[in-house]
Amino acid sequence: MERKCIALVAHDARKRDLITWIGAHLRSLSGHIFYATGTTGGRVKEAFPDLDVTPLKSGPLGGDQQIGAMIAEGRVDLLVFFVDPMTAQPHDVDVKALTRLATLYNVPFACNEATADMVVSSPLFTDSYRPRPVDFRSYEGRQL
Ligand SMILES: O=C(CO)COP(=O)(O)O
Repeated sequence: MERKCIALVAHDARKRDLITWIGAHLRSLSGHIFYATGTTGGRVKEAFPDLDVTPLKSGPLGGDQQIGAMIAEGRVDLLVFFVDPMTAQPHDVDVKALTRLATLYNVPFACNEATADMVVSSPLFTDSYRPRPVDFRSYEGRQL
């Protein structure tokens, strides 16, 4: 099995949902490599000590930006980010930057449980699927 690099993030009101979701898909998720924002990663490690989880900084302290940087470097195969749309976040700009980079780099991005269910159930999740790389040549070669 090819080990995918999966980034995990959950806002506070969604952390429990993320843990439940991981538990429901443990068989599909075991064996992959996880990076997570700090608090989310701590909770995931506590609940599933056998998963290979690296917690980064907490989201409001730069963790979303760290995952964004990993995406820009081509190091993330899937972003599972359980977003809380009902609570204002002090680091909203970081959240926007992360979701923008996932969109820009054509990284599969599940922002809620139903999407995450579909992603891990997809046959593409278990084969060596690679999203089409985005071609930035026209941007990089633009005349200024
Ligand atoms: O705020 C977050 C994402 O925007 C999540 O960060 P924590 O996992 O550190 O709570």
